[in-house]
Amino acid sequence: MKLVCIECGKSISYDNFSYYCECGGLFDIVQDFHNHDAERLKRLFNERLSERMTPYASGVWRYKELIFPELPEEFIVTKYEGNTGLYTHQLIQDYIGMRKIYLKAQSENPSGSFKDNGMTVAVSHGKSLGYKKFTCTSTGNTSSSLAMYASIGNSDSYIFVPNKDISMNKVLQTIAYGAHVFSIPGTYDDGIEFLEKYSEDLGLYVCNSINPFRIGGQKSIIYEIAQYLNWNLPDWIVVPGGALSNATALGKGLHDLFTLGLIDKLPRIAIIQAEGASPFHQMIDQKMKELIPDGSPYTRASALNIGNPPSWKKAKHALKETNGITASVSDTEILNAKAIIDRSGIGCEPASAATVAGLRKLVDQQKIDKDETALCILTGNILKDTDALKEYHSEDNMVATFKNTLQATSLDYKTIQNYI
Ligand SMILES: N[C@@H](CCOP(=O)(O)O)C(=O)O
Repeated sequence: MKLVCIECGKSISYDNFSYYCECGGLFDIVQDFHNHDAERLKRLFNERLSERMTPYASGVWRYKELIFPELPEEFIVTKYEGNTGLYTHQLIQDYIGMRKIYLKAQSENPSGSFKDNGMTVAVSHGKSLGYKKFTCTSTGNTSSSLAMYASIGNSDSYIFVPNKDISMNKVLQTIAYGAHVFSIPGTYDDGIEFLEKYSEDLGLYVCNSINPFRIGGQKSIIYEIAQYLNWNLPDWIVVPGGALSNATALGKGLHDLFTLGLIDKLPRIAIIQAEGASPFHQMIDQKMKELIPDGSPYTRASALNIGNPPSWKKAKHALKETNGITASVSDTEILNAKAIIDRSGIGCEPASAATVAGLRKLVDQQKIDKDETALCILTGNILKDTDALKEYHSEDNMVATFKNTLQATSLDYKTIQNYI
């Protein structure tokens, strides 16, 4: 395993760590899979499904050979992340108008979001290098995930969150796990700029998606989906696009599976952005060579409030390699799709619902055929943003006067029986 700059190709050892090369390009992990045998790996990964309370019970470390084989086990900080549900539901298939749709509920991770898949690897790597102080900037999911792993690993986390347009639940979760939280004027983009400049001087190990080990861990999402589906993936993998770590990681994971012969065809990736924060979609749609940052991104799906995603070049590579496409959806489309996902019993936070809203749009526009198969990644838990629930379901913001609730004038058997 080595780190290779995506711009100039310079390579460095994985234990001589930095995120950016001197030339300004991001580092990417490059692995040599030549000595692996696909059938042996399948057997090994299947055997590990019965592990309990060992690192290999984790839905990330189950695939250690493909993620970080060099890491000594003693450094692994795990909460048995991954192992999340894969669902189909008629309500969602009808809403989108396709026959077969899977939903991968990354929201079922220990901190309630997909970030845990990458965070366990980033924190473990940081610890193996001797770091005790970890950092990130975040709209709330990365921060709660990092705060949780830092505390489980007896380390400290220093976290930068925008002082507006984020979910209070996520900030409270982060504080409760024991992080040192800085509320900053500005967005995720300003936080990243600060960390790029000062993290090294401050002795902080950065756990955002500029860290290739975060991305390395997130590849496990697609490994797990492939294993659950007996190594036959759907035609489309649909991801929300904010910082673009999912597109980057799942694209890399697909590349690994295909190179290793674990799958025999590459699904196409569809990246869905919120209209108010869609610089990547605009670049692809308008066939521009470079991404033009959006200085004031805003969407109600607060996890997607990112105007300058640092990994856009990696995500563009993943899109190219999988012959992928992009789309953008309005906040109304996102919140309506979320209501259907919630109603199905699966549930998610607003940003996750961009996938279902986007897939519906792409089917309507006949860019995706209704007879193809697709999988949407649901990134965060329904309780990550309870204000969004209140805004959608509440009549007048008063407790117990929600739309679609029955107002019982009296709590006696006959009154209630009339409703049932
Ligand atoms: N929505 C994200 C934004 C941070 O992205 P990252 O992938 O760079 O950590 C969050 O939860 O903060």
